[in-house]
Amino acid sequence: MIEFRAVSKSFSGGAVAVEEFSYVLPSHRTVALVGSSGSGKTTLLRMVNRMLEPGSGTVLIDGRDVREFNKVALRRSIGYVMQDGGLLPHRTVAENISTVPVLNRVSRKEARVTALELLEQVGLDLTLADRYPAQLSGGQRQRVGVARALAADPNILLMDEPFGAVDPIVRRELQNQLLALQSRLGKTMVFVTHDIDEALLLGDEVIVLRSGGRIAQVGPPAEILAAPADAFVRDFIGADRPERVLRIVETQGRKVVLDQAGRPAGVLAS
Ligand SMILES: Nc1ncnc2c1ncn2[C@@H]1O[C@H](COP(=O)(O)OP(=O)(O)OP(=O)(O)O)[C@@H](O)[C@H]1O
Repeated sequence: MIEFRAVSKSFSGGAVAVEEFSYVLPSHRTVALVGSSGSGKTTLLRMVNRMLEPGSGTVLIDGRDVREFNKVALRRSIGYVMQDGGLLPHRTVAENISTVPVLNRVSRKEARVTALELLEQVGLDLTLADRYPAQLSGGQRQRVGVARALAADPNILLMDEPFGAVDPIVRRELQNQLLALQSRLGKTMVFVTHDIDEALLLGDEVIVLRSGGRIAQVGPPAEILAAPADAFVRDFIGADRPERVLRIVETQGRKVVLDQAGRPAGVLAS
């Protein structure tokens, strides 16, 4: 469980990036933080693993203030995937995936075995293990980024626009694979995106942010789609857009959620 308690953060010379953000993110679930550019998503994410410290307020993991943890140990214990994959260019794929385990004193041999297993889990061919990041496609790099984040078997996975830089078809593949992976692994995942469809697809809960990290609405995807809190959310989700990942139809007095292929994904509680 990750808890934000009245967290604020300003940067010198800038506006307030996050203002009094409070929310409890449940364990073993995916929470998607969605908002337009500059709404404070990355700032919130980075306060979880102490890449940034709040100006005021507290971030807690399982009830413990993150400031009580050793910063380096905390960062290593949390998986983090960045938009560009964040791979080290002069290390091979297997070495990149093994980085944190080796820092944690796992033997190189053992770390390589785990790296190969992870390559398989993220759907990559094992022959890629000894390539360098520049020899991979964008989508492959992102998969390696996910494998690397999983290498130390973290409970928490922070994902910052991980699929932002790949084309829509590959992006969809990566999203589906992440869904499959998450249904097996059940990590506590925070997924940052500015793409509402991605947030609705991946999030068990979606937090729609206005600027300053202020919460416009929070809830399961179907609820946000069915009842946008206000004009801002309505506009953000493109409520009137015909083609979207999830949509709602009324049938026999019930509100049924359909996925993109028109298959029922659930019924809304009335
Ligand atoms: N290191 C920094 N120094 C100064 N201002 C910053 C810094 N980092 C972020 N900001 C500002 O804080 C605000 C929130 O930024 P943040 O990166 O958290 O937003 P975001 O929602 O993740 O945006 P994006 O989708 O563009 O990544 C923005 O106004 C940004 O310019």
